[in-house]
Amino acid sequence: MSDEHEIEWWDYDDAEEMAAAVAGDIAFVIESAIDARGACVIALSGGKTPIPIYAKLAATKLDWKRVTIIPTDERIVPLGDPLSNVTMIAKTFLPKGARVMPIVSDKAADYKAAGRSADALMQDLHWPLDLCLLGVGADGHTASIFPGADFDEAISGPNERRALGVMPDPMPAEAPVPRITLSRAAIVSAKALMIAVTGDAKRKVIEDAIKQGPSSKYPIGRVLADAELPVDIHWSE
Ligand SMILES: O=C1O[C@H](COP(=O)(O)O)[C@@H](O)[C@H](O)[C@H]1O
Repeated sequence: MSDEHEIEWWDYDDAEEMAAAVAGDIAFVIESAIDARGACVIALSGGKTPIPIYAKLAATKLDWKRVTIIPTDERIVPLGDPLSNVTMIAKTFLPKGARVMPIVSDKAADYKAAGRSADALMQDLHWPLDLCLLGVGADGHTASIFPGADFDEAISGPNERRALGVMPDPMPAEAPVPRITLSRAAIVSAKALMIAVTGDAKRKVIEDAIKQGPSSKYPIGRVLADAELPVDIHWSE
């Protein structure tokens, strides 16, 4: 998406207000997908920012048994580890009856094999995703698309490659481990694409990334540059 007006910013006074709005939007997508085909598949971001959103969403009355949730990306750590994105998501949505899919295989020999195994898992899902909610790091990464040896594959790999292993370089300080991420192609094919972020620093990174367009130095800029549908960016202090 080179055209800035297809990106809409939604500003809120605080994270609680943002959480209620984003949870409402996600619930609408879930209900619409269930009405249309009896099921829904969504990808939810990990990290800390979306935790209040998920609390509000889980409190919404929906036919959760028809909902499959995958993480947009995962840190390669055992299930239950404090860094595990799917563990955070599962804590909130498993009790509601949703199907929450871990994407890291404990049998994979290395991060690349873990990525291939996650990609194979993805084949069993209904595509495109009904919704992908992205987060953005202060360094401009989104999902787990980071600078490093795997960047080109994540951004420009074949459209059929939905997930892959990534070794960030440099390693992010808050979770310095190899990752699995949805590819750019899998993300931008989603029927609804949303971003939820907090703080001035991340806002500036995203604004710069949008200005830079397809040659952005930021992973989020590269993803947004390829989005075909309008993207909603939800932001609060
Ligand atoms: O490492 C990750 O970081 C981003 C941003 O996380 P936040 O804690 O700054 O909100 C997140 O979207 C991604 O899923 C996660 O693996």
